[in-house]
Amino acid sequence: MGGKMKAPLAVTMGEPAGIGPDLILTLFAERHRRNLPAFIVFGHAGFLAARARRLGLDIAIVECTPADAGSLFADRLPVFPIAGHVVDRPGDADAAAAPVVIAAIEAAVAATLAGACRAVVTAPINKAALYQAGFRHPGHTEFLADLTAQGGVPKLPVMMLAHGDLRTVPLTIHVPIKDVPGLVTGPLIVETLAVMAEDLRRRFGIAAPKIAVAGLNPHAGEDGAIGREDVEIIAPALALARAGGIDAVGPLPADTLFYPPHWRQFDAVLAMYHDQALIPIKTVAFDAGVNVTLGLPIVRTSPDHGTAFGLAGSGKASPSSFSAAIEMAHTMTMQEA
Ligand SMILES: NC(=O)C1=CN([C@@H]2O[C@H](COP(=O)(O)OP(=O)(O)OC[C@H]3O[C@@H](n4cnc5c(N)ncnc54)[C@H](O)[C@@H]3O)[C@@H](O)[C@H]2O)C=CC1
Ligand SMILES: NCC(=O)COP(=O)(O)O
Repeated sequence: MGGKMKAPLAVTMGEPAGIGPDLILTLFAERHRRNLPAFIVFGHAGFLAARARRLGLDIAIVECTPADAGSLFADRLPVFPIAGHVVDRPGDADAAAAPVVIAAIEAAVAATLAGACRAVVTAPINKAALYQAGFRHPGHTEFLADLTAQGGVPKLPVMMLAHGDLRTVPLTIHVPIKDVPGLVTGPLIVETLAVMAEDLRRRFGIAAPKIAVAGLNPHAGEDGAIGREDVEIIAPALALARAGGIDAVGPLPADTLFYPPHWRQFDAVLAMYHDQALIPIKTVAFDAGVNVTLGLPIVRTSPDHGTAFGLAGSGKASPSSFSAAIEMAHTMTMQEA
């Protein structure tokens, strides 16, 4: 393994009132059985120790830098300490912890950009609590694009949900459904397809990615009879993308696209809005789906679920999706090495 491949993965603590910390601690406890690569948690060490005690997990925590994490990981949970006010109150979000949650993401990204860590794996955040602390991004996806902007200009961040060969991308992400038709534009479709094609090649080892594009309206607009966007915006954008060498097919009716014999013909699906892309993955693989951000200079993955306040501190949350996110970050960095 080269120098960078020996670096640990950077795992962010996420919302302290949610299940993210529980799953990080559980996965550390199960790291040998699951054969997980070394990781370092960016977060509040005292809080993580308190949550481990609550869960009945006997975990020794060591504060350290990424450089020492790899050798310590065999015996202790490496934590890059982020100072601040964080209390162990499962299910009860406290806006006072938001600066620590945000600083943990910033520090993990900085360490990864500097090559001290290999990739970032984020635990879920509670966006409402962060907004009270001045966070101005819809989610990690857009925040990470800003943090990694080179020359001050962020690239287009693209959210992808993945499970096995099923990969779906929402063209529009966290926006009200009433705004979606106005945001479905030719330039956004062409740029999103370009980011998808490049990352599928570079980070997933798919030499010639074939991408299905869903229509916006029922039956992809039925030749314009049920909405004009499919014929007037999506179809011309796909023609442009194909002229640029991208193998994009569509617009295809979204309701039948996720019938397995259909989606299996493609390496990924570009959907027009959040639920069109996320429902298929969460329906077939809620327990194992992974959220990946494409278009960044670094690899970032996360579990496909949220903070699940009702399960925090109970030990009942499934660590499978978080484990899959760690494994996928590892595989993606090996792929591009
Ligand atoms: N990457 C991120 O930071 C994400 C953050 N969120 C945030 O999470 C919060 C809650 O969102 P919801 O829509 O309620 O989704 P959720 O994923 O937190 O919960 C949905 C349902 O799934 C269950 N669930 C979730 N994870 C589970 C696990 N690991 N094991 C067993 N059951 C599990 C929950 O108990 C609940 O019944 C919101 O504030 C949202 O913004 C949501 C998705 C991703
Ligand atoms: N619904 C997916 C989600 O909320 C994840 O968003 P992000 O924090 O990864 O941008």
